[in-house]
Amino acid sequence: MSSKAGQDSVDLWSEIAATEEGEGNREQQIAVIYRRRRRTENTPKDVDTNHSSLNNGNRLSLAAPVKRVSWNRSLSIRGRTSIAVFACVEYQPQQRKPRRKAKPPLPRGKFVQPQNFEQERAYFQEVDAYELLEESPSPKRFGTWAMGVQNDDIVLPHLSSVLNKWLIAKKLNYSYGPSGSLSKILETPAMPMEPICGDGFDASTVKTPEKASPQVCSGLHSVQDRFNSNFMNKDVVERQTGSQKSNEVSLTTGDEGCEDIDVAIKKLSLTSRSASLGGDHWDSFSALLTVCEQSAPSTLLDVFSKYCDPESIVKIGEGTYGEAFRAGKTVCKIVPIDGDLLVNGEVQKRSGELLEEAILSRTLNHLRGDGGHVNNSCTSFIETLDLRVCQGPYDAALIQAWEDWDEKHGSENDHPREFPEKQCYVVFVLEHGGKDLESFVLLNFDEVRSLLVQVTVALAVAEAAYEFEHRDLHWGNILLSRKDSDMLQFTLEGKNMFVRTFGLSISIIDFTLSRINTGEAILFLDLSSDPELFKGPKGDKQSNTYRKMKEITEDFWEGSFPKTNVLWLQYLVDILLLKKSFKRTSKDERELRSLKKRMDNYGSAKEATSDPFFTDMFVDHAI
Ligand SMILES: Nc1ncnc2c1ncn2[C@@H]1O[C@H](COP(=O)(O)OP(=O)(O)OP(=O)(O)O)[C@@H](O)[C@H]1O
Repeated sequence: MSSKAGQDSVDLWSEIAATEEGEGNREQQIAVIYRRRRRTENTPKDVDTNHSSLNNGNRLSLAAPVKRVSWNRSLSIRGRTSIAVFACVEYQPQQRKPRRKAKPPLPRGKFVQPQNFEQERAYFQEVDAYELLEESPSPKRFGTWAMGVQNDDIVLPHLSSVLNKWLIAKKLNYSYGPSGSLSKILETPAMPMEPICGDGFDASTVKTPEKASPQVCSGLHSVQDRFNSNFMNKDVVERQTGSQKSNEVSLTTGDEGCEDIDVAIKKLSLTSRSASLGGDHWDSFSALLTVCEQSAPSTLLDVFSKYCDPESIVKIGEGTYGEAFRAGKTVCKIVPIDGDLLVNGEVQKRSGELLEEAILSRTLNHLRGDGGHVNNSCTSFIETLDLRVCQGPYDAALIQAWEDWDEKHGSENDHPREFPEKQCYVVFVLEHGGKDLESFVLLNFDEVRSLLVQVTVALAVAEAAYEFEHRDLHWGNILLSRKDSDMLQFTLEGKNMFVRTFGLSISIIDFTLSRINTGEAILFLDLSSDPELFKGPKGDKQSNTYRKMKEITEDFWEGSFPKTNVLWLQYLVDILLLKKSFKRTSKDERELRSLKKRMDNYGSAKEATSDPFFTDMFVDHAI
């Protein structure tokens, strides 16, 4: 889930005092914690009041007051926008109205203790009196993004499709350098790619607006580049002349007779028809299909059958937008898209938003270094194994798995039988990352150190590769599992680092709020459109972290502010001290508090990797 501020209101000091329990016992306890998080404090009337000013009453399902309707549900949802790396591309963020007013977060379960504020206050007096540091780059200066390419003639229509932006950026940047990552992402079996500039993306090839310098890359004229170039020429000319009349594929590719490319052009040419079709759903949906390497949606059953016997499907988690199911060794997260039906009281995500999430997830896959040597690599970001667009009802096996979960845990989500026949979804096929930090039982301080070093170095690697900022790294978005290996390798700016795992392995999930610079586009969520995010309860660590991010970024969410990663690391230290129980001494606690204080001085996760707290966690080479 993208945000679970409510969890912080659970008093887990009692948990800290509790005796260590075995995993099995703990699971029982977790089952209780995860029980239906129904609102008891807000009546339907509360909900009504909270939404009365929003003029979109039809968006709220008051008929289902037991469903999750909370402050934290609005956090991650709307307004994902991307910005092409080029100053000449007119940036038109989606306008959206805040749909919610700030509400107190929900506790995780009904069996929570009242919060012990005295203990928390004492703690915060000691460690939480820090001022936010100003980030050095002036965030309001768009100039820092400029590539030096100006072309005032090009004015984008309303585009939610990052693909369009990317294609325009690509066209304008045609001779400026490597464009491997998104080209690779868009590589489909129908569009075989010639290598453009070697493997993925690393620190030396990232084209940040400030850092970029013209580099001519040999082999640039790949099939896809030619195709994109032709497509863009046509598209831009059409828009400039107002002659956007083509309902037929009329591009000349120079590869007459190449059926594959024609097929691909047909798919992508849908984007140039969007204006005449009067909406951006059409183009972003077809772009999403392209990114998912499909020409038409599949069925859910088709996708699941690829990974397991449908009878073996088990639901393992749920979020506001996603239902997560275990399918064989993978986790399939189903996210309904583009429909009019409110799902769990929320407007469904649009394909344009999913398109960007898809690109972001696939970009992070490149950190895994599978394609060969890269300067920055790690395996700590959950691997997206596949992405599929689906259409149609939930299959009986999925319904059964959903109902089993509901019976055991009490789902807060709407029953999937409510979906209409033609409902569309995106299925994220993910590596199984384990249990989230909230429910995982950490045994001792070594495991805590390992968790911290892995998260810190992973963020540092992604910062270096893509100016990545997670921006929502709460304890629900860090998954943990136990593995046999003692060491884990990271490569940061070409330097191999081996960290001690103490048998623990982490995976970072949920990139909804994340910001990334793929080299061709900057993908981010414009949180300035979501003021509710910053109105969470005072003293709540997660809410405070959003507020601190806002101060750091000055609401310029496009900008690169790696300090936000440090803020989440500090949050993580707090959570470990306050909310997690593990075997520890007072010296261990002092060390954690000192780490948090020293982090005030770090401007990025990369800087934090040099903290003395981590020194013992690095070893010279793999054993
Ligand atoms: N790769 C994974 N491995 C194991 N469990 C997972 C994985 N992905 C998701 N889950 C489980 O499913 C839950 C919901 O996933 P996630 O938080 O990504 O959903 P979401 O719908 O994107 O959340 P929201 O929309 O509320 O931000 C997670 O809390 C986790 O328990």
